[in-house]
Amino acid sequence: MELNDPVTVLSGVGEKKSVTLNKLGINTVNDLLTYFPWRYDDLSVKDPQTTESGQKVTIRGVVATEPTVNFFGRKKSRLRFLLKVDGQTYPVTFFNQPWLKKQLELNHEVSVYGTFDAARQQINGMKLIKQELGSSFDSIYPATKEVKQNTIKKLVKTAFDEYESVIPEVLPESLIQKYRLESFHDMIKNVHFPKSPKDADKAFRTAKFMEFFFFSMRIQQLKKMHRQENDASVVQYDDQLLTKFSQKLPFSLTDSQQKVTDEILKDLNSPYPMNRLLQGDVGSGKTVVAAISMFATVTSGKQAVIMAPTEILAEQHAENLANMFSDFDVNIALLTGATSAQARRAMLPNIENGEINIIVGTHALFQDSVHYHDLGLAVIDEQHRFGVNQRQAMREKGEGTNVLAMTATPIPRTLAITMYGDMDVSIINQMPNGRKPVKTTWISATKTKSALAFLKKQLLAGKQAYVVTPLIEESEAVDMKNAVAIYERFQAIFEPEFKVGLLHGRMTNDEKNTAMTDFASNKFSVLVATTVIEVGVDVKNANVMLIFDADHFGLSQLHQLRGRVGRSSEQAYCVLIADPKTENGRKRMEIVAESSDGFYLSQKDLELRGQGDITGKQQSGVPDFKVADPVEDLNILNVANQEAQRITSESDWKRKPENVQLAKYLKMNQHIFTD
Ligand SMILES: Nc1ncnc2c1ncn2[C@@H]1O[C@H](COP(=O)(O)OP(=O)(O)OP(=O)(O)O)[C@@H](O)[C@H]1O
Repeated sequence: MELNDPVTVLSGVGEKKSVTLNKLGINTVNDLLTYFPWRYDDLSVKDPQTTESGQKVTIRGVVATEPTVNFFGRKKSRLRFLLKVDGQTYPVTFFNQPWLKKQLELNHEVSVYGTFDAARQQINGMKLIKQELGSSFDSIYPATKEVKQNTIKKLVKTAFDEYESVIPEVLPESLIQKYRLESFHDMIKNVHFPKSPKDADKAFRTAKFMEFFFFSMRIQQLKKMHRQENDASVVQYDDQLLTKFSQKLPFSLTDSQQKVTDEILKDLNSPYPMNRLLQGDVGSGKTVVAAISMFATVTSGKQAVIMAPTEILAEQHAENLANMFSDFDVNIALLTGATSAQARRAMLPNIENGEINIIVGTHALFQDSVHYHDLGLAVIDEQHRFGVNQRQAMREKGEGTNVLAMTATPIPRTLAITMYGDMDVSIINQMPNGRKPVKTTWISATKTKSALAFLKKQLLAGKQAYVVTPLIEESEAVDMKNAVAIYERFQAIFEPEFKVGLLHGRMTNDEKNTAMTDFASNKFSVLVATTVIEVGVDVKNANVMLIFDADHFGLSQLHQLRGRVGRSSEQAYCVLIADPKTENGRKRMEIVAESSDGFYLSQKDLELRGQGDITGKQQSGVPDFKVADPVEDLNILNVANQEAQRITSESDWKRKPENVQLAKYLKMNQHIFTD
């Protein structure tokens, strides 16, 4: 019996249920035990007289009248009765839980959990608690349609009861003492079954420490591993060919581009494998730096790959690179999930025998069946979309492969040090000459007409425009409808004078590609799209970006979207259409309208992203943690990081008795760092 037993060992978890649990990231008993509640309902009994209005409380009393149920509308109902507490009666209402009537008996005691309305002296019931609970907190977990709250609750309890005795002490005793942390066992117990909010808080402090600490340990281990390797795939590039390539570019590099290129070339030529992060704001010209690095690799007889987060981006890279290398002897292949079996079969041997020099693709690049001849360089575009482990997987495809990770989402320095602590960092801090910042305005939906008039003026001047609609619903079908509705509206307004195209996630790859290339070659003037265009798309003639429901996007994401225009010396415009309902939402719109500084925006994005603001979080460039928050809990992060550095600085740390369990646990849980 071990914590990494699969969840299927628990009674009640069959194949089917395990699949739904896997989707929540729960594969093992350990995953389940570290699946944390996101809030607690206080079920300890309170006196209504001392309860503040609107507070959620448990009130205990006697059922004083026979409960009645009224049905109204479709499937809606209202159940009512009077609850007598210390001689006073309070009306109780439960909506849409008619079955509770059977559980209520006249003159019997019950506890009602709900919101207390002090003005009306009544209770809006949420839960009925029949047994005497005393002081207790009910853990509420993130649940889905497939895995219900009660299922998770029950499974956590079963897992804890059965595995309680084998929960090891994972943290070294010295750390537990120094930071007054709880044992792993107590942390798990108090997080799931706290006796008081204080207990839960304390447990969460330990949980956060552990989460950051494990992450930092992993980073430090990787860093150490890389440093120990001096068997890099040394790229002895051909200087003359490189100069020739640079001369053929339609522009000269900015000083900043030149500087990072030099840093990269130096790394490529050294006996230590490169492990470098290239940061640069949208449109700062990272792609060309990657191209030069890949070309350098090819001139030394080795191969280079570039991995993009989406197929459409991979295709665009393939096309761009093919153009750039058209005068040189370079074979490029595109390998994504959409590559046909036949094309794959034809391509794989040529990748293996080195016939193909540059392979552009998605995750498909590091599948088991793909063997490289001599992989000198792996470029990972939009690094924040990939996890630490994917970076590692790509590296392991070759021997001593050099890794260049690129990101347009700058993260604040304090965070970067920890998050990308295993990498060297190069920054492009200069835009190509003659670029003007995109003029951004924020308007209410009621002013859409004036935005359309402005758009028309630009179209008349021969320009092109993007129109973006967000993913408002979870379901792609609904989002597509949203985009299609706007597409039809724009067709009605602008066609036949200006043609309108459509691009959304539900289209086949070929359709997406055609839409993109047609737009790039100016076959139509307006492209209505969902966020598939978010990263990397490069059409210089497009100078207007119109974003509907802009408040549904995170700041960094809006900045990325806006970065699709203003990619030449022409003035570009971004119009945000939004009517945010919160102060925070309004502030975000103002900030994007005012600033075009990616670093500033990513800092603000982290500060302002609200609970449940998933888009903001995904875009912020910071890996997802389960309980810890790299911004709010930055102090814990720093301490955990220092400790991880200290521990791993000793070469035999794994053999020290106090670290044995830690090393074992880290090995067992490597998977949690893949996102
Ligand atoms: N030094 C330069 N002078 C002029 N134009 C340049 C320069 N470098 C790059 N460009 C052009 O600027 C545009 C943006 O460059 P690129 O696509 O490399 O940016 P990026 O940093 O990868 O942006 P993103 O993060 O949006 O993908 C491209 O059209 C590219 O050809």
